Amino acid sequence: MGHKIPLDIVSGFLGAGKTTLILKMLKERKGNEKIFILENEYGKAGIDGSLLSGNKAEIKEIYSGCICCSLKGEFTQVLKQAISSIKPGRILIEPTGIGKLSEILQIVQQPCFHGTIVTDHVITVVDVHEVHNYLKNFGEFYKDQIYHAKIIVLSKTQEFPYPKIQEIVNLIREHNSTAKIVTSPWDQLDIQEILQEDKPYEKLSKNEDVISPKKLNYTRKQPASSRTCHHHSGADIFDNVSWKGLRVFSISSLNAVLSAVSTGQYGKILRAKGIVAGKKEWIHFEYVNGQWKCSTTEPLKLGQAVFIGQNLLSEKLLELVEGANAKSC
Ligand SMILES: Nc1nc2c(ncn2[C@@H]2O[C@H](COP(=O)(O)OP(=O)(O)OP(=O)(O)O)[C@@H](O)[C@H]2O)c(=O)[nH]1
Repeated sequence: MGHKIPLDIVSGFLGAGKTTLILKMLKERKGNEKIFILENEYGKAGIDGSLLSGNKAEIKEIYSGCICCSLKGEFTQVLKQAISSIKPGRILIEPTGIGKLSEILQIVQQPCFHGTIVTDHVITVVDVHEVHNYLKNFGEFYKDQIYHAKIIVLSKTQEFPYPKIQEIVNLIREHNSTAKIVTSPWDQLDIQEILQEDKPYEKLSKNEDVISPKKLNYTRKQPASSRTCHHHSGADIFDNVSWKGLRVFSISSLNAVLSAVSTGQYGKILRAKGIVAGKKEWIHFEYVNGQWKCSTTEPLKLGQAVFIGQNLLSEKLLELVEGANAKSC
C-alpha cells in the first residue's frame, strides 16, 4: 500500500449495526495507528459521534441528508483537511443509512485522492430481520449498498434460524455474487475474521456461511440507479426530526414515548436514537422498526434525539418528546 492511507467504509441501512461494528473494529484492532472517523449523520443529533468518542479516534461529523452531489464538496474538503492536519494511519467512513455506497466510493476514488488514499475494506452491514422489507421498499439505496460491498456482514443473526439465514444469503447473492458474506453472530467472531478478504469463497470455520457464487447461476447486473447520480438522495424520500432539550426522563416515560412512536401516529418511524437525561443516569436509546432498547451512558450537556422515517408529523413528535411540562431548548 506504500504510503497511502487505507480507508474503510462501513455502510448499511438505518439501524443495521454500523456503529456497533465500528466500535468492535476500534476495540479489537491491533496496532496503534491513529484513526480518523468520518460520520455522516442524517438529522442534527450527533449520537454516533458521542458513542464512538473515547476510543482513541478523531471523529468528525457531517450532518446532512446524505453524501450526495451537494455534499461532495464538503466531504472532499473534510477528508483533505483530515489527511493534512491529523495525518491518520487509517480512515473510517460511516455513511448515513440512507446514502448510496456507490456515491461514497466515487468521492474517495476521485483523482485528487489517488496519491493519498487507498480503499481497503468496503463493508455493508445487513440486518437479517429487514432484508425483505428494505429490498421491497427502499431498493434503490439498499441494492446499491449490497451491490458495491466487498464484505457483507449480517447483523442480529443470534436468534435467527439457520435455514432463514441461508435464504437471506441467497437473496443477497442475487445482488452481489462475489462479496464475502459473514453470518456468524458478531460476539462469536474476531474482527479479523470479519475483515479477512483473502479467501472470499472459502467456508468460514465456524459456520457454513459463505456460498460459492459458482453454485448459483446469477448474472451480476449493475442496478440502473448506480450508474449515474440522478441527484436523487435519501433526503428526498425520508424525513428526520431532531430534538435537543433538557427533559429528564424516567425509563417509563421514555418507554411511553417510544411506544407511542411505534404506533405509527407520528408517521412511519423507521429509526430513532438518542441520549437523554435520566433521573439518576443518562439514558441511551436505540429504536429500529418498532423495537427498542435503553442503556445508561455518559452525560451530555443537552439531551438529544433524532427520528427518521417517512411522513413524519414533526410538531406533534416534538411535543411528544418534550412532554407537557418539560423545558427544552
Ligand atoms: N442483537 C443484536 N443487536 C444488534 C446487532 N448489531 C446492532 N445491534 C443493535 O441494533 C441497534 C442499531 O445499531 P447501530 O450500530 O446503532 O446501527 P447503525 O447502522 O449505526 O444505525 P444508524 O445510526 O441508523 O446508521 C442497536 O441497538 C444495536 O445494539 C447484532 O448483531 N445483534
